[in-house]
Amino acid sequence: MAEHILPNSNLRKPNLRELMRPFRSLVWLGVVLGACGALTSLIPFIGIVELARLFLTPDISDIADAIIPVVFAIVAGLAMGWICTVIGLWLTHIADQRMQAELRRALVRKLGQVPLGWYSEHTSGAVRKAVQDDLDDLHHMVAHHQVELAAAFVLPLAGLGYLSWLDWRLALLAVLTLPVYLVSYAWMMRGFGEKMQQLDKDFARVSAAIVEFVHGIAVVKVFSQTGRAHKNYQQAVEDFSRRYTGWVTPLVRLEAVTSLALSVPVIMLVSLSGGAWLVVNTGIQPIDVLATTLIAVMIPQTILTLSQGLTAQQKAKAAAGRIDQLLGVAPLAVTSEPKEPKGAGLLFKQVSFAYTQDRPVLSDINLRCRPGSITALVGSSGAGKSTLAKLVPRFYDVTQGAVLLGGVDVRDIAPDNLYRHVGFVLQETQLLAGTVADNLRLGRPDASDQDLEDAARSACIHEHILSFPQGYQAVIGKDAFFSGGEAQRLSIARTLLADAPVLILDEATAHADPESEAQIQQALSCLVRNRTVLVIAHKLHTITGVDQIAVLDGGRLVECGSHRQLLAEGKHYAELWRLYNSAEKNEKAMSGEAQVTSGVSS
Ligand SMILES: Nc1ncnc2c1ncn2[C@@H]1O[C@H](COP(=O)(O)OP(=O)(O)OP(=O)(O)O)[C@@H](O)[C@H]1O
Repeated sequence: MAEHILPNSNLRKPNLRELMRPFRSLVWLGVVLGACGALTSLIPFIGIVELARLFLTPDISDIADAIIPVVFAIVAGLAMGWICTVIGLWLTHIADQRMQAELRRALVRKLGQVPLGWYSEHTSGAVRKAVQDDLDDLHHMVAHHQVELAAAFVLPLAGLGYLSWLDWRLALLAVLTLPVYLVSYAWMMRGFGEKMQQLDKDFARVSAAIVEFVHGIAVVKVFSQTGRAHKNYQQAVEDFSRRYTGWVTPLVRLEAVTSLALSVPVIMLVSLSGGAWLVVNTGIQPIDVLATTLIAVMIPQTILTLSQGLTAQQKAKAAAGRIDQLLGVAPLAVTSEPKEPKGAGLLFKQVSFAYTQDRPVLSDINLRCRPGSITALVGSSGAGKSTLAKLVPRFYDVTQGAVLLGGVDVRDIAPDNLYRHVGFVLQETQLLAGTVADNLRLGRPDASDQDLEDAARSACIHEHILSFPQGYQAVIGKDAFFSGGEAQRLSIARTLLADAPVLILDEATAHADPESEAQIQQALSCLVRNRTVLVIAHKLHTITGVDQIAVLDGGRLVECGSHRQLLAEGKHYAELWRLYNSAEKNEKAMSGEAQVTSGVSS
């Protein structure tokens, strides 16, 4: 790779922690206010104890004068506690919203920068999950968890501090049932993270089974396999619910025991009976036992709030991991000194490539495609044809060697410029939501209506477009419908308009019937004129006239020449040709047989 290739500008690999940094002070302020709120909410409890103390004091001359400041302190404590908590949560929610907006921008930026090959490996569902669902899951982590955590520590600690100030034995009494809860809780939480991950995976299987069912519904019905598809879904649901039940049942039992340990009557019973013993045996004031009981009842509430948020917090952590992973995907490297290709010739120079380090897919490929020539890539399935073609528009970058376009390494051409030079027509045609005209103009937004019509005529799709009442303004999927072959011709018209000098064709007629294939071939013959074309071919009869045929086998270029030359050599290509023709013959014989059978039956 050239020295000056840089990761895309402003593309330091951001991570979640780094993106959260600007909002951290806001979160901290929220946490401090949350802690203050928790601290001040202790005041009413202390006030109630002091009120009780006043009522029980026999020699107060004016009780009203004495209780007014205490009542005032209780009300002020309540109000302050509420205000601090609300403002604290308001700040963390603001931080969350700002961070989400920033993260969304960063993720969308990242999606625009990852190599195109990344999209071949990730489903749209996975991308949507990262950009939408995972961001939603982060909400608890930023907006709630830390405030709740602060309150769960501050309030019990302050309460215990107050009780210790009264008498250390009271503090001990207040937390007497807590160890039961903590030990059971620690037991419940063993392996919680892994179990959640497993449940996540099981749930993903349920989702995949639904998607498979919906996507394949036509095939499933045609083959009367609705029952089987239902069975897959049911199996996934049953596995999920079995695992969930197995995990959750002991937890529910344990939770019942622990909730009992923290329930108000049990805590009051322990505090009051322990308190009574202390009053009798140590001389502690009965009123201080009231303080213990109030604080002891209050402590579990904060802990329960925290534990109830634990699942949300675990989900948020998993989501944060996935977001971090997406943010960490290496962007397509771009050059700081872009060069302009000179011409439309292609050269693969000692090209090697591997998707994973341990398994080379292409090895030392040397292939020249002269400007304006057509090169067909042939070879058995898995030989590496698509991978080699994808190196030209940089779906992936070579591991070794270089791909040169117009004498310039494709990595030295600015990506936008590269896409202007290299067009591709893939087997799976993608039509976007919008009008026919919008779809055609994708490659050239300023194309005139006449340009659109010329391209559509050349691609043999003009007549079909005119069959819609709205013509070129028909909305695809609403007013306009295209069969596979028609969509293929529309995408050829779109590529014609884009007018890229180099074309990658991934067997555009692979799934077409003979009539449609003839029309696509006609459209293609227009498209390939005066362009450098690299075509991945499976139907060998369509490429007998091309300038050169490159034969790949096991990731190596084993032969290159014209159809005649390669047949004369009698090696790999000759064998492929023989196999192809006998397969074609068999297919024809079978379809002939089918026609005869249908003739007889009618
Ligand atoms: N995204 C990927 N990650 C890992 N391996 C891959 C990936 N895409 C393809 N491969 C592997 O690389 C090898 C070459 O695949 P490629 O699709 O280039 O072959 P092909 O000759 O085009 O095959 P076909 O004619 O069946 O389309 C295969 O072994 C394939 O399993």
